Amino acid sequence: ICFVDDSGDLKTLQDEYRFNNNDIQRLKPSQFIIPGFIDSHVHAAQYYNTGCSPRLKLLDWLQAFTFPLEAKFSDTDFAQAAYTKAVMRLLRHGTTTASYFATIHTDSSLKLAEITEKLGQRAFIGKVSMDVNDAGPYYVESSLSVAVKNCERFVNTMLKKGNPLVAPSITPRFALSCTGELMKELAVIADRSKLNIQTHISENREECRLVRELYPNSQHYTDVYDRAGLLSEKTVLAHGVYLHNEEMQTISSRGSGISHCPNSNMTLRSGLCNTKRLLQHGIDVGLGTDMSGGYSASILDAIRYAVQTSNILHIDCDLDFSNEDVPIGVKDTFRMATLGGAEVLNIDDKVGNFVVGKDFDALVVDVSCDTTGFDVFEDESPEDKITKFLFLGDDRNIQDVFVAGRRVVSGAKE
Ligand SMILES: O=c1[nH]c(=O)c2nc[nH]c2[nH]1
Ligand SMILES: [Zn+2]
Repeated sequence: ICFVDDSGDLKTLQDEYRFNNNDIQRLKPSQFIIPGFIDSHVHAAQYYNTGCSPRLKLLDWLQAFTFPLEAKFSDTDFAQAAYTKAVMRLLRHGTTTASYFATIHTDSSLKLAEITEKLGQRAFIGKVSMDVNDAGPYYVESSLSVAVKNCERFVNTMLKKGNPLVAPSITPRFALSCTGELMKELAVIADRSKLNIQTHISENREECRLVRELYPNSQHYTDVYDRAGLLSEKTVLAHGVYLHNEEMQTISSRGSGISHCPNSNMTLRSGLCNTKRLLQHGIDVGLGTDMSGGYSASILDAIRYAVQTSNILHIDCDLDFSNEDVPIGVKDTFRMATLGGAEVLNIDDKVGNFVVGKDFDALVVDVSCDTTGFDVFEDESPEDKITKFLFLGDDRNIQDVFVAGRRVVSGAKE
């Protein structure tokens, strides 16, 4: 982004910033641009299962549906086809940056990186690390040392590519699928190259109970990761539904962020995350589709579910709107979907809003395109139109998608 200027005098701007007439894209009155969406927690492999709605809770769902699917990604041809569909779908929904979990397989995780590079999406790619899996012994790395070697090969290959848009993220699946030793080794790898880290935390009551049982010497779930050295300002913790105040204080003091995944939290009946409390503790909050725990690949869906989650949490409150304790609204969740996600992923110096010097990751939205699913009226303000798009719009309204100034999706008719 070279300049932001609302001057109507095109000639002066052209003289000052030296651009040609051919470079100008004029927006229609029904169009506007917004920052690209950031999905701070998404499982690329699980796209295959989106919408299957298994009606199971987290741990049973992992065992019955998710581990069997992820195991298929040992086949790189299968991975190539499935990942291509996933990345194309996310781009079509306006996700300009995604923090992906892949699977435990190094080569197919590298394929996911290649696909995001080719299709032009900004991405963090996580080869999943797991050296424990009592629920699916066919889907686990064979030992601690193999898990560490796999992670190192993945990271080294990614770093050698040196792509400014696609980076590795260290990805211990969660405390129940990694030994304490593996988590410590992974923290060292992350620290060595100052990499992002992503994992799940405190998503489901049964999971929290098992973590307490498995780590009796830790004060709480957050402490398990903290003791392993996994909490940095580049750490993304997905869910965080059942965090206690002390845990939120620790997360805040380490500068780690939470990826709020409201569709997944409801679909797997995990719980309702109180994002207001997270924000009040000074924690960065972004949004995640968490597909296929969440059934939708669209961050617009996460924007809506995040509003509704907060509404549900406030249903029983005696609401007094002079009181501070009002639910979060669509402006808050739109921020989570853009700048909040950038903060969580530690790339807010590069993307998240339109500030000179940042990369142009943006969506051109048209609220009156041919196939739109809602109506706007003449007397409605720009803010009304944006709000309607956030609540009622979909990929049909997303005309163009830009990542770092490159148009990666063009929905415009010839
Ligand atoms: O929503 C989730 N999806 C997963 O794949 C997973 N693995 C551990 N915990 C998880 N939670
Ligand atoms: Zn997840």
